[in-house]
Amino acid sequence: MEEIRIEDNGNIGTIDASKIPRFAGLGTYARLPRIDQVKAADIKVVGVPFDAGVSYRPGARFGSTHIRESSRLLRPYNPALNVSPFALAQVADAGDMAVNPFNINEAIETIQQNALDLTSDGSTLVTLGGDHTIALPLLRAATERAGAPVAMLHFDAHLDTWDTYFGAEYTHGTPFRRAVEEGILDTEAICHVGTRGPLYGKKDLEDDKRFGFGIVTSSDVYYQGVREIVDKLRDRIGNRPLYISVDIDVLDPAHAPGTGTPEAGGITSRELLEILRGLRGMNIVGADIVEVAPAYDHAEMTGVAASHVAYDLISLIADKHAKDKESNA
Ligand SMILES: N=C(N)NCCCC(=O)O
Ligand SMILES: [Zn+2]
Ligand SMILES: [Zn+2]
Repeated sequence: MEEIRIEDNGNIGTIDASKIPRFAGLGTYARLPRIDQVKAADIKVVGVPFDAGVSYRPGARFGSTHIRESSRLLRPYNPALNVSPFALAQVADAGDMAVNPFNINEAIETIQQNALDLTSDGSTLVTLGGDHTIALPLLRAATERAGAPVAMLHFDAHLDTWDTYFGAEYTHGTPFRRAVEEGILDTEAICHVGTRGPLYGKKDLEDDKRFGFGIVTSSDVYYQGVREIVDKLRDRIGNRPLYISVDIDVLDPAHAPGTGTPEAGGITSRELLEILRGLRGMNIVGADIVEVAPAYDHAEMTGVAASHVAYDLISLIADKHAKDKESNA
């Protein structure tokens, strides 16, 4: 079947939903072109179907496919930011990384190498997980490309700065402790957002603080509101190269039931999207959306939330890309 696509500003966009029903055909993210269908891409969406690092419910290996399937209804214009992301930048779907499901260390190496290969042309990655283990190799690659440790905003119910599980160092609860130990984060500018739920002990918070993390809890979002929080985050991070990691369990299970370690009392998808939109103009060098586990999802609720998070992140990156291009011209 021929793919009839929207082309805008010289960029190849989504399949035209007024010509080909959005529920027809093979699914890429937002029905964007595959990487081999474009000459070059400014932003690449890539899947990492890996969940060998989980401590509770498995299934995030199916997350990338589920987010793509849940992204068929996305449209080309983002009114919240007044941008048409797929016209401002060439966005393409780079498919999934082929990652060893039986060997975590090898998987981490593969993800890091694939992320470096995909960004060798200067493009920016938006990665669909997978469990949170994958953030470590993605951060390593982002730091290597940025040429310096990156700032990070980490949206999550959990700190993910624990040390080990059953003696294992590389798990979905430990990526950011490893990242600090490896010196790949700019510890002047790292913050968790949406944190909540029971911990193993007070020491978890003491360790986390010692590593340099700021914390905006889920309750802070409720009591302080989105605007105040956005101001604080922007102040803390400024124009540093910024990596954004979104664990979908940052959302309340009412908004995102399809995840492996759900915690009550989370933020809403509206709050998450509004905080992200508040980051407009910041120097985002990479992003991931992880921990979508479709087996526990209903009616694509979690998939839709994740696909919209990716859409707003792509909108921010595309907007910045277009402005940088304009000011360099
Ligand atoms: N990264 C996510 N989603 N969860 C970490 C939970 C670690 C634990 O079982 O304590
Ligand atoms: Zn989490
Ligand atoms: Zn996490």
